Amino acid sequence: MIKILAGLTGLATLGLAVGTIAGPVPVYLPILSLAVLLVLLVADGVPLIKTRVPLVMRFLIGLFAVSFVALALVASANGAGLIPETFQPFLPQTGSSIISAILAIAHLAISYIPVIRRIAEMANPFFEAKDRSQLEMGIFGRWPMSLKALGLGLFGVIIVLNVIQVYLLVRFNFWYNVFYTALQDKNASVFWTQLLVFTFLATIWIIRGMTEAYLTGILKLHWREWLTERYMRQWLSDKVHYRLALDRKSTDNPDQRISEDVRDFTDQSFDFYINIFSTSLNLYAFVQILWTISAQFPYKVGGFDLSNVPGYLVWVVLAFAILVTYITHLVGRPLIPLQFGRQKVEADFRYNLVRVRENSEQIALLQGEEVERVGLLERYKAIFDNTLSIIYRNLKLTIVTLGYAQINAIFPLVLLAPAYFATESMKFGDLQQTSDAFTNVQSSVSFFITSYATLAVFKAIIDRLTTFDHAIEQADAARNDGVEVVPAKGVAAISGDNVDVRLPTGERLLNKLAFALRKGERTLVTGESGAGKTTLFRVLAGIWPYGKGRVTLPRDESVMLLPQQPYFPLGTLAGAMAYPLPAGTFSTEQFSKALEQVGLPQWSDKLEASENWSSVLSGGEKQRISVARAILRKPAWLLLDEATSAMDEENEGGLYNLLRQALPDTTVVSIGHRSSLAKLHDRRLGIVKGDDGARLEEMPLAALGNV
Ligand SMILES: Nc1ncnc2c1ncn2[C@@H]1O[C@H](COP(=O)(O)OP(=O)(O)OP(=O)(O)O)[C@@H](O)[C@H]1O
Repeated sequence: MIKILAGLTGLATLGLAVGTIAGPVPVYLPILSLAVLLVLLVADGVPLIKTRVPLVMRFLIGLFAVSFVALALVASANGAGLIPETFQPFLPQTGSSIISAILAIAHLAISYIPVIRRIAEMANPFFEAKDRSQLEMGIFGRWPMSLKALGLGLFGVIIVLNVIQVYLLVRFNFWYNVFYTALQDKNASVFWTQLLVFTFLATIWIIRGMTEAYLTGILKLHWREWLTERYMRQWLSDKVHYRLALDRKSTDNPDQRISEDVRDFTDQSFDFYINIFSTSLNLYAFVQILWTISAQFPYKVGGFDLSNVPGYLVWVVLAFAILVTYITHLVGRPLIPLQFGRQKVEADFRYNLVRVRENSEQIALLQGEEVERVGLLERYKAIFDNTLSIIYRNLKLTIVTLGYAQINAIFPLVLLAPAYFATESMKFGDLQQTSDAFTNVQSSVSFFITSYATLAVFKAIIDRLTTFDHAIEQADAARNDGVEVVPAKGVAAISGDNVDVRLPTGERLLNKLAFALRKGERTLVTGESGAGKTTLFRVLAGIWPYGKGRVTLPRDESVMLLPQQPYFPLGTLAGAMAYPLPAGTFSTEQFSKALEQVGLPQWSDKLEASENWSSVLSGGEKQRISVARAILRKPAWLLLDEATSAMDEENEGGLYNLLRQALPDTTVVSIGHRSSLAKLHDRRLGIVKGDDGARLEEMPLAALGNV
């Protein structure tokens, strides 16, 4: 696309050059056209600068290139006298084509600023996404289109709406002049006509504002949805979330990154760009107006006429704006670290409240409420201190901003008063118009000076997302780390060879294990606390990323692991029993029968009830339901990691017998400590701690004491 644009710009350059030689086209137009052509080529990646500018920036550069070519052609046609008198009032200002070219060049330049490039790169995948989507247009229905078309389309329209906004501001500025001069001259007819003009401009202003607010909201909504979905997919695929959690150094709070950071990124990066864009345009337009006004009115200081200095008002306003903004910055600067600190203390407080909620039973049993209350108050104290500092700082800032607002209301008038009183031709409207232009330039300049602070806050969000991206990449790349787990044809055992297991710290936990868990043979794994039994099961399940060696599994045979503390998702009991399969996989009869088999027939009535089952069910009930899951799933291999520890020996024996009857083809491998387990197994493997990691040894079942 950009190549076609470059071709068209090349043609336009030639045409403009011919026009210049022939006379009617000013010489700067073909020069600017050539510059725009070069910008397009560089953005697209010419041989010397191979990297292409990110799509979002290319799109904007393309947009400005198109507007430059169109405006330059119109200006040239006008120069050649081809545009009739009737259309003259509608022609864009002479400077419009220059500003388009400057914007194209400026966008190429800023796309090499690291933070801007990073934002654009992060935005890129969304604006390149081919996924189908629908643009929600209220009463105009839903329009199906690709995400790329939706993103770029809305972005383009919002840019145009911002150009219209600046255009309207300029129109209002001229309107001030005519309106106030009519008041001064007591010219009623102009006054009433100008009121009509005002109504017209104000109506467009409101419609434009509404449209922009709506389209911006929709664009951000789709962008956030897409980014959230992408992060969730990456986080939950290939057990990335588990490896991230194991490697705590790399990234904290993935939940916060996927929810708040993504929201802030999509929200703020868009606003940030649009603000910079419209402020630059605003600055350009009003500097032009002030420049023109400066030349119109003599301003004598002593014997010297200031209007001899080109654009003297522009220099005054720039000096004034820089001074005021600098003072604001000095007073307001400490707010930045305070706002940063605020995020942290608020998050700490919230996290501690959630911990109390999640552990409320333990806290109630241990009567720990007082300690918790004191701890929470301490956390809150940090919020209190931080907020107090913010209040004091804001107080100082308010003195500056309110004082400045008051000064600003009259400063331009005071500044211009001597010229106004001394110059007959200067009207009240001129004064109003100048004052308005003054305020516009001033606020644009201060926006640029203060936006570095926004950039600092914004950079923190980008950093958090970037480190998250890297952590996800690393965790994804580590997918094949650790012991290799290989499904093999024609084997009848889960066997390990030279299996070396390590902790995340690199320390060796299990040393060169060699074992075979034979099909149909009930094996009990024992070992003292912390010896590495659970970790051995993690290795067999293929999720432990630290270590090396090889485990072979019979191909096409499912392995299911029941932990000591089963996980229950929020939702119905049927959903929890079928997890991770959909509840509809099994019939109500199957669920009820499984519940009856594990000794919980009374829960059959509650199959469709939605509860937080983790806190509703007792420890023993949870373990029974976990066994019911296995009965429903009928795995070829069932690894029980102290999965019946909450039951007494008799009930535990009952469940083992049930498993034997209900799942006759399933091979059970258990971890356990109790001596009563001996009679429920055929063989025992003991993990014995050593100096350089533990070893796995064959042990007699009869010798099983309470390990
Ligand atoms: N994510 C982890 N990070 C650091 N160390 C870990 C991690 N997971 C386990 N460990 C350590 O590995 C060792 C073995 O843990 P594992 O849970 O496998 O022991 P276990 O034999 O099952 O113990 P228990 O009988 O008490 O359940 C322990 O010292 C534990 O602290």
